[in-house]
Amino acid sequence: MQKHAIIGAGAVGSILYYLLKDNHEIDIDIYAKEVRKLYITKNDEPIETNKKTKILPSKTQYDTIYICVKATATKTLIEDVLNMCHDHTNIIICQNGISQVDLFNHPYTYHAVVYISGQKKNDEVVYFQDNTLILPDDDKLITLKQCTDLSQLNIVLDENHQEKQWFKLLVNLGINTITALTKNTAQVLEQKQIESLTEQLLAEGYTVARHHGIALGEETIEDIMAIYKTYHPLMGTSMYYDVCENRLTEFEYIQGYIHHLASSYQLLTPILNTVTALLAGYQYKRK
Ligand SMILES: NC(=O)C1=CN([C@@H]2O[C@H](COP(=O)(O)OP(=O)(O)OC[C@H]3O[C@@H](n4cnc5c(N)ncnc54)[C@H](OP(=O)(O)O)[C@@H]3O)[C@@H](O)[C@H]2O)C=CC1
Ligand SMILES: CC(C)(CO)C(=O)C(=O)O
Repeated sequence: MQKHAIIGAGAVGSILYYLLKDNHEIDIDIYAKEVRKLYITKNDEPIETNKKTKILPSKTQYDTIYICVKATATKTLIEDVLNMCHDHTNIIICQNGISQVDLFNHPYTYHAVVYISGQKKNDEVVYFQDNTLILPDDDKLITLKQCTDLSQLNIVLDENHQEKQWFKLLVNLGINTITALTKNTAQVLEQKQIESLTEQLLAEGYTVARHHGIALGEETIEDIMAIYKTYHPLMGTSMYYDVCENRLTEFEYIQGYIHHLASSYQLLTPILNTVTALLAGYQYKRK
């Protein structure tokens, strides 16, 4: 029996629990800021979990720990997470944006490229779509993959993990920026002006990636625009939910990071500069 911990019972953490829960080879604890019951819905139907969250700190040690808090909250958890590790624990950081693996002084720490879509509103999580985590093709992760293959969670071990990470960074650069700044859901791409703006923003992000030595294929922008077409028109993004709830966003880990690289390579990225400034302005002096 494997022991897994999910830290953060928000959208991704709760959905991860739901995807793993039917595998009886895994014993799962899920940690939130307070003790409460998980409440998840999919297609307007409630999913009965009967699962109660736990709170940190914990003295239990786990074989796998999934970190599902926002990138902005990672630093506050490092000590608690390391205290829950044994020598062979896998720490899987399930976040968007630049990898925070280096924050953890633990050899088996990995950044997962997350293809799961959901929203936490009050204490309810709505599960929209997708069930995949992409991890590096590392022998250490084979047991985890085999064990999760018996569940609804799809773990892919990919030898081009860095490219996959950048591809997802660009996915988020496009749709998270546009939905957050328009305060509209994926349907906003139906508007031609917005579609064209998104393509131009992606083109700038693609240029930055290429300058940074990331071998993304020539069809990247087309492929990303095709992914957006699979989104339900009323689906938002994690950044859209953040601005709708007046919360701080993860822009420093997504747009801010790409913008920083663009500046360091002295690239002309007018749209990226504008959206990054607007997102920085959104949270200026906001708590
Ligand atoms: N939502 C989505 O569709 C997707 C999100 N992602 C990425 O996944 C990551 C998680 O996002 P998401 O699930 O949307 O975020 P949420 O805000 O829905 O969930 C984060 C959860 O972490 C909890 N949390 C924060 N600090 C602690 C702590 N110290 N102890 C326990 N729990 C804590 C928060 O509690 P509280 O609610 O009380 O603040 C919240 O429930 C982000 O990097 C995001 O970009 C990636 C793909 C899709
Ligand atoms: C765009 C999406 C839903 C892709 O999984 C995402 O990563 C997010 O909401 O931040």
